[in-house]
Amino acid sequence: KKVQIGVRAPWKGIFGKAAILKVLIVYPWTQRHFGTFGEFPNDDTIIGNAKVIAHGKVVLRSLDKAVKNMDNIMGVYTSLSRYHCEVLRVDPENFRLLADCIIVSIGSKNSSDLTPHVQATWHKFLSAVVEAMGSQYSNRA
Ligand code: HEM
Repeated sequence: KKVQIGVRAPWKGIFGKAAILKVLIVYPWTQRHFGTFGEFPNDDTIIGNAKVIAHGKVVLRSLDKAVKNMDNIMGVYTSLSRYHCEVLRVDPENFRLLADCIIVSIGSKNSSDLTPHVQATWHKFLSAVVEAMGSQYSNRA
């Protein structure tokens, strides 16, 4: 059976927000990358940070490009991989953590939506995105 993945527009904000908040709260060492967004003395300051939430949406919107270019996911993320590596200096392991948080967020909206088959499809797709996001790290001089 074919599984079609994608996230409807209103859910992009909701899943994006949920996923980025999970990453920053469950894996607090990721907060250091968002230092320019404000101080995070406690979880409420993360949850209330509009820039953090906006970034969650940016990530999910970026996944659209990958869905529309399934045969060239590497190409879609070449420059973003370089940007996260050379400018942002984000550890590529964090891409996998974010991918997991996206899946958890989808499953917590309605657990019956996330059948093993659907989860497997999301996992396969996001693994390709994670790999592409990490692709430029090994090319660092
Ligand atoms: C699937 C994984 C990810 C994707 C597709 C993604 C995508 C993006 C995109 C599209 C931008 C905006 C780039 C621009 O303005 O031109 C961005 C910025 C950024 N990303 Fe990611 N990202 C991912 C994971 C992460 C992770 C795990 C972190 C940190 C733990 C992170 C930290 C940042 C930061 C700090 C910025 C700059 C935000 C700003 O200054 O506005 N990203 N990302």
